[in-house]
Amino acid sequence: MNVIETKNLTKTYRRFQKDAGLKGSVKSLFKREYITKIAVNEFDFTVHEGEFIGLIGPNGAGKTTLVKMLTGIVAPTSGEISVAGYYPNKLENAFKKQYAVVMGQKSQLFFELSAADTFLLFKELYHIPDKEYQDNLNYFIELFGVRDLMNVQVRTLSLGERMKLELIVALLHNPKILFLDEPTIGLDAIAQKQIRKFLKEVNETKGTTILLTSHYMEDIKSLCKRCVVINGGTKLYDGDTDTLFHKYQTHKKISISFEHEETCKLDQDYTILEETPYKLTLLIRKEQSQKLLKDILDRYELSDITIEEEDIGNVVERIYNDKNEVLE
Ligand SMILES: Nc1ncnc2c1ncn2[C@@H]1O[C@H](COP(=O)(O)OP(=O)(O)OP(=O)(O)O)[C@@H](O)[C@H]1O
Repeated sequence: MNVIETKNLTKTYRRFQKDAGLKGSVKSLFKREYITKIAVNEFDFTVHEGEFIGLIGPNGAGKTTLVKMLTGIVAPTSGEISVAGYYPNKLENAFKKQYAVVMGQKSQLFFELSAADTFLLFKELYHIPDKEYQDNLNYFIELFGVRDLMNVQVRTLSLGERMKLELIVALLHNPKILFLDEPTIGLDAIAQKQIRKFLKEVNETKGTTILLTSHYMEDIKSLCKRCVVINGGTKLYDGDTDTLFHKYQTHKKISISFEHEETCKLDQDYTILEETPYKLTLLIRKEQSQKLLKDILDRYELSDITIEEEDIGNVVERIYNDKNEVLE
C-alpha cells in the first residue's frame, strides 16, 4: 500500500527583491519587485508502507519544501498530494496523528521541563490511551537506554541524549510516517551510530514508514534501501541506494597535513581542492586512492590525514551530466 503519493507536485514562492543601499530601499517603498522561485517542480513520488527512504540533495534543492508540503505546513501551488490518504494542508486532526516530524536543528521538548513531563503533555495532546502510552514509553526507554535521563531538566542534556528523547516524543503516538530532517546533525560518530541503530529497529519492529533527509551520506547508505535525489526542485534519481553510490560517488576526498613545509607532487591523477605549504586537500578516484595513500606515507612526514566520502554536490553533478548526455 502507498502511504505517500504525489503527482506533478509544485511549489513556487514569490519573494520580494530590492536593490542594494538606501536608494534601493526608497525605491522599494514605491515599487515592489518580486521574483518567483520554483522550489519543487512537478515532483512525482510514491512511498510504500514500511519503507525507509532517503531524500538527498544539495542546499536549496527543495527537500524542506517537499517535507513541508507532505506534512501540511505549506500548501502546494499545484499538483496532487496524498499522505496516509489525506490532503495534508487541510490539517485535519486525524491527519496530524498519522505522522511525526523530527528536525535535528529544532526541538519539540521543553527545555525547562524534564522529558517525563513533556511526554505526559504529548500524551494529552495526542489523546494517547493509558495502556498504549505506557507500553510505548517502556519500549522506547529500553530501546534508547534513557531511563536515567527521564527526570532531569532537558536543558542539561547533551545533544545526543536530547536527540534520543526527541525521537521518543515523536514516536509516542505510534505515527504511521516519520519525517526526519538531519537527525544526526552535530552528533559525534558514536551517537550517530546509536541513532541509526534505533531508527532501523523502529522501522523494522513497528513498521513505521520513514523519510530521512540527511547530508551525512553514511545515514542514507546504512539505512535506506531506496533513495531519491532532488536538485533545483526536480527529481534526478529514484532507485536503489547502493547502485546510486556505486555509480556516482566515484571519488574520495583526502586531506593531508604535513609535519614540515612541503611542495607535494604525486604520480596519480587528482584534483586539488585546497593547497597550502602545510596542507593538501584533493579528490581522487576511489580505485587510485590506496596507491596514492601508500605513496604519501612513503614520501612525506605527516601530522594528520583524513579520508572522506565526497559530498552530495559532486554526486548530483554527475547524475545531472549523465542524464543530459543520455538526452542529447
Ligand atoms: N519561504 C520562502 N520564501 C521564498 N523562497 C523560499 C522559501 N523557502 C524556501 N525558499 C527557496 O526555495 C528553494 C528550496 O528551498 P528548501 O529550503 O526547500 O531547500 P533544501 O533542499 O531544504 O535546502 P537546505 O538543505 O539548505 O535546507 C531555495 O532556493 C530557497 O531559497
